[in-house]
Amino acid sequence: MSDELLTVAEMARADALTIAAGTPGVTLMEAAGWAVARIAAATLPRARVAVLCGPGNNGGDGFVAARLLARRGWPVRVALLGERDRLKGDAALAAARWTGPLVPLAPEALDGCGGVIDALFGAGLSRPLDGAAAATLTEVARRRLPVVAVDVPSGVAGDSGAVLGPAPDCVATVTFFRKKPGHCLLPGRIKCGAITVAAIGIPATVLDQIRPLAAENHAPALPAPALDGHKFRRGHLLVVGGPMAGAGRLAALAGRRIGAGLVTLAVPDDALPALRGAEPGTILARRDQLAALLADPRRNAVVIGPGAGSDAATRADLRTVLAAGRPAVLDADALTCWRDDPAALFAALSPAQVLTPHDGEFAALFGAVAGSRLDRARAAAARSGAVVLLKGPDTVIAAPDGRARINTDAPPDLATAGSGDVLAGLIGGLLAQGWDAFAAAAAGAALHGRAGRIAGRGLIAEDLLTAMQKPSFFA
Ligand SMILES: NC(=O)C1=CN([C@@H]2O[C@H](COP(=O)(O)OP(=O)(O)OC[C@H]3O[C@@H](n4cnc5c(N)ncnc54)[C@H](O)[C@@H]3O)[C@@H](O)[C@H]2O)[C@@H](O)CC1
Ligand SMILES: [K+]
Repeated sequence: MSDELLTVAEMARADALTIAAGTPGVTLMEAAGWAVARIAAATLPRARVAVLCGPGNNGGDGFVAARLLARRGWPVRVALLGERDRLKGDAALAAARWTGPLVPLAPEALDGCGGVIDALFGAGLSRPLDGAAAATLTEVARRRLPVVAVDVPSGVAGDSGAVLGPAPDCVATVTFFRKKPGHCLLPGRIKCGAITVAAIGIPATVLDQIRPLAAENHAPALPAPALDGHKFRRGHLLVVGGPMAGAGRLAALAGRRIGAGLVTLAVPDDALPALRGAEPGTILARRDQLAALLADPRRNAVVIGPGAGSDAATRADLRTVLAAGRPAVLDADALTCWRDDPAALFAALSPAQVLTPHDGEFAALFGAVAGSRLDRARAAAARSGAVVLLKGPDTVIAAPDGRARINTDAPPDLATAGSGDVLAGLIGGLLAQGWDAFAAAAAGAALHGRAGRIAGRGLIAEDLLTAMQKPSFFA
């Protein structure tokens, strides 16, 4: 299954296109409920299950799952928010087929139950939880009952991952056809537990009409170097570092490990002596020679910023890099040095550049941008005209044309000094090998996460470089 993410509106369109092509909505609902029942039977303890049903189609899926579980011999109680005779459409049909116990939604509905199916709200969540829904889910948490969610944990917004009330901490979530951004963005992702994507009979061809712009990020297969390869054909990355020379060193090493044929590290004159002999395979140069270094067209990609100094010199050097027309990664100081005049930076950027801010650097450049991390990264990419990689536990990579990737596999151990320098070097090394900026940024984020997984607990940035030598890194 491919990894496109559908917004709530796009998912509604996928449903509608499938129904218009002849599959009744209730058939989709039966398939959805069947998938939920299967996961619930495999996940929940063999005890009475409370199926909490809401007033829409999410509740309809719950009624189907309740019927199928009961048919398998499970004791099941349905607790409904609202009146049964006010249900409409497919949900009304599903409810009509339920002949077992039905009680009003309330905390007491959980009495005697060992597990919960949460079918209160899915894609139709329109406001924060309150009343009986909030009270019952609060009691679910107090009793520490295991929960399987239908589509999303109720209270998690499908498009943003925002949590609007006491959404349950689920052991499993069963969603349909494709994940939604809220399954990948925090804090929603944490609420979901293990996510299953059930097919339910929506054909993948509907995606040709929907053309989703967002996807979950996965590392691409890295092609093995060509047998007749030559270091001059594998790109030459120029890392523009500064007084904090260690940051530039890490970026340079990451660029080399990911396969750039050559890497030059340019630092101020007085930082050079400390670097001599440190990494003999990195070419060292004086940063005040930047224009001359860029006059060599073989230096085909640049990382600028790690340890560079947030000052006028970095601004001037960045202008030199951009004027030379090189794809570049702008990290750390190369971003913050524009905090007084971000418009001047944006005017000089193109989609061949990658900005890699963390939240603080992002705020310094773009101010307070409303919406989810996905919305914010996209807005920043559109505004700056460059690829934006907004770093965090749910890193988002966005292109100015609206394409976006959400990275879901970054161990928290990556939040450590120097880790961002390695990421910048990874992306720069891919740029040097001719990768397009959006693809390089997305691949860099995924590979950075993979290196973190391989390095394991207690990792420091240097360990990421070692992890990049393991066969599993290039798997
Ligand atoms: N044919 C389809 O469209 C399919 C839909 N499916 C299910 O349908 C769900 C979406 O169904 P709906 O669009 O009916 O939406 P929901 O079932 O998520 O919720 C909509 C209802 O909840 C109410 N509501 C929203 N937020 C509330 C709140 N905070 N407090 C109280 N009431 C609130 C709304 O007024 C509306 O009555 C999906 O999540 C999925 O589970 C699946 O059955 C697959 C097929
Ligand atoms: K739900």
